[in-house]
Amino acid sequence: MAGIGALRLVVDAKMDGVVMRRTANRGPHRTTAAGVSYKPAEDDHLTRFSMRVIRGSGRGRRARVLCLGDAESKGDAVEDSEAALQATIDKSKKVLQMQRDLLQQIAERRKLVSSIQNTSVAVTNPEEEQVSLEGKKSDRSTDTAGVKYSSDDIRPPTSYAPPPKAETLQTTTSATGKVFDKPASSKTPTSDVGFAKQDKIENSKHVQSENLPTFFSTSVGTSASEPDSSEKINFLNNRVSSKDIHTEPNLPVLQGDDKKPPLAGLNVMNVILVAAECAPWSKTGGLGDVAGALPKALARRGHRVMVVVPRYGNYVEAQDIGIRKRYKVDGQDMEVTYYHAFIDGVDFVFMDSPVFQHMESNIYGGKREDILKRMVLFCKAAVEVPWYVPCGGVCYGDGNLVFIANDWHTSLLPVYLKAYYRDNGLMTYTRSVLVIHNIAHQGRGPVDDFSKVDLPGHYIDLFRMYDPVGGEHFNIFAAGLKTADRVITVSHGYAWELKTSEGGWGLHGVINENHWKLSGIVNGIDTQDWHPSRDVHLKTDGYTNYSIETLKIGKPQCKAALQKELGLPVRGDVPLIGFIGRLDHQKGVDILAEAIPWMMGQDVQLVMLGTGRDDLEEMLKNFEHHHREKVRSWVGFSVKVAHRITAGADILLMPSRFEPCGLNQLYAMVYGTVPVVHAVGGLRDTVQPFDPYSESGVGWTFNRAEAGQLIHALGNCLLTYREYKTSWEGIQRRGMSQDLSWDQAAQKYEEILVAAKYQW
Ligand SMILES: Nc1ncnc2c1ncn2[C@@H]1O[C@H](COP(=O)(O)OP(=O)(O)O[C@H]2O[C@H](CO)[C@@H](O)[C@H](O)[C@H]2O)[C@@H](O)[C@H]1O
Repeated sequence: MAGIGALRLVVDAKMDGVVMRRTANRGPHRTTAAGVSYKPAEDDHLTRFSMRVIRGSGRGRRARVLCLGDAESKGDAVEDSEAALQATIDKSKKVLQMQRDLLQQIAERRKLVSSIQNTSVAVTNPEEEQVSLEGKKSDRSTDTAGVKYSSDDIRPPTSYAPPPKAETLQTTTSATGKVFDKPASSKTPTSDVGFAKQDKIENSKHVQSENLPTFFSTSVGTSASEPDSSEKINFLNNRVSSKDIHTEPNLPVLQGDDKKPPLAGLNVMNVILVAAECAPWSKTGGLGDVAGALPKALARRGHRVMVVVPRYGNYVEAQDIGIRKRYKVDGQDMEVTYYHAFIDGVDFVFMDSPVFQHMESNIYGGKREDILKRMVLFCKAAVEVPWYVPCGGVCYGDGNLVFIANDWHTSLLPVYLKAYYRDNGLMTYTRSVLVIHNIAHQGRGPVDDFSKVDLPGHYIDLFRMYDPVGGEHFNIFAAGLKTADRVITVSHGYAWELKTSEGGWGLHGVINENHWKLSGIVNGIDTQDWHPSRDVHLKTDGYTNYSIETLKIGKPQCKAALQKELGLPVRGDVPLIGFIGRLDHQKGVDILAEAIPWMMGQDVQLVMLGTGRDDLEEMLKNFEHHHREKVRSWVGFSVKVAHRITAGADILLMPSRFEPCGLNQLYAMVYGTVPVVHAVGGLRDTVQPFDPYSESGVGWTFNRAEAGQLIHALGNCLLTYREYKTSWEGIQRRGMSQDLSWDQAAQKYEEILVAAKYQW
């Protein structure tokens, strides 16, 4: 009986730890390349397997296929059948053991839940709550895992934490003034969230115990260095124990008085920020700055925070942690390894692969297909980092976990999280937040590109877009925006602009459909790197550190050092104007170019730093060539020169056509450098125009991205510089006194992360 109906396959496959058994018409399932089963659109009886993912050691591949009913091999078959039967029995025993372990785990979690419920009664006592929320000393506090700790030994929790009771949630909300920003369309009333979610946690664990710890199955291979699956199972069980929470050596560093509870209070979470670049290791622009600084601010609030970024070069701080994984990308087997560094309370995880190496100066370069491959690999691997990459000995796991993806490059992460995990009842409580830094870049391509991202067929609808410019196309950003639980953009102004046809760049429809999950949070700045009093680039070559107290001495010294370094006449009285930015359409360097003839008629000096479009680089060089006594053009990417211009210039020009947030104007203000900006996006949000009547404001703005408007604003600025010294100094001092650090912004991020956590 070799017919299909009689065919029984026993596949003992140690392929990615997947055991496949054919079962009679139990419903079609297929596997994604990541090894997770899903239901194909069409029934294919030849490949109709129910796939049960047992474990993920996957060190080798061996498959024996026994076709019962094949007369010629009957004798062998019987032998093989016995062996297979024995193997099956052995495996079943292991499975049973694992199920027992999981049931034990569920029992422990139930205990935790009841302890939380007891604790929440205590927390809702208004007096006690007040004390704890204000960070004042209380005898005992409770972390989100419901673990009691004394005020002498307060550390943020690092692992699974069931949500508090609904009453606790509400109390916390009102006491902190935070709003759990629930969408109007949300089906679960806020007051039910805690309980509803708790039930689902329990249910989900039962589901997992039936399906077994399938999260190990998704990679296509592992290295010899990887612990075997049984170790991993134990490891996972351990990760929920309160013992680990307290012995974990790699907790976020609480700054200042470390006896205070985490600022995040009960909202402490595990946060994994995933970005294509991260300063200081890799940076092409503002995304790198944000990825380097926001996580540290979240860690200061008590969250356990990881950054995952490609390893483009050899970074001295990062150590190889011996984890190797293999992933299929467009049919190609690719290996990644991981490097780790723990800095300022943050786990930086660098993903190494030949496709990333030596790309630091060309991160988004190469053919479209190659960029796509890099991002597919990066996102596929990044979503599994919480399972495979131990930081300080302990993986993050999925408890209280939220991913923060950034721009189109990592927009596949929310999609993979959904397709490979959440659709399969896994990582059910893990959330993803997508941050829009710049919607002008979307990861567009022909619809055929869908075949390269390795997703179930019906996912194509998330990617397929049409607009008059691109026609029908494949759009990665669109899929990320639709799939992420929350979307953040980097200013309020830009959040508004994204909804317009001019500002949405073809995605305004998607943004409007998902408007309930969009929030604007203005970026902060890393005041360790960017502050005139500690800037490392001001310590040599005649520059000096300065502060608001020493502004009048320090800034002129930096100006003189800059003039000297650039070979410009060293003059204190001439206004020195700076421009720093990518040379492209967005930054409006061509608008600045139109204003050059007028500017050259003024007694000014101009220094421009930028790299980008060849024609614009050429234009900059020409300006210097034609106005050597007044203009310097630095074509290239130099962090040191950027810092020195920010300190030495009097005025910073930003004629950007659009600017989601803009960091340079923030840096400028902290350095007492006065911004003149097009009032758009984040520039409008952050540069309050100078009002001579009330002596308020921190710079000048103009309303249309036109040379005439720029000239008008710059003219007023120059007049004030020359004629109204006291007003000028007031503008500088107001700019310098603002708190532009990440701390406030991080608190707002936290609110969104928590809202995502309780969103169903
Ligand atoms: N030639 C050069 N040499 C050295 N340094 C250079 C440089 N050119 C630019 N830089 C630096 O790169 C950063 C650029 O910051 P922007 O805010 O202008 O970001 P960008 O437009 O890249 O990113 C997007 O993301 C950020 C972050 O969210 C948003 O602020 C922004 O509006 C959005 O367009 C600054 O740190 C700047 O000093």
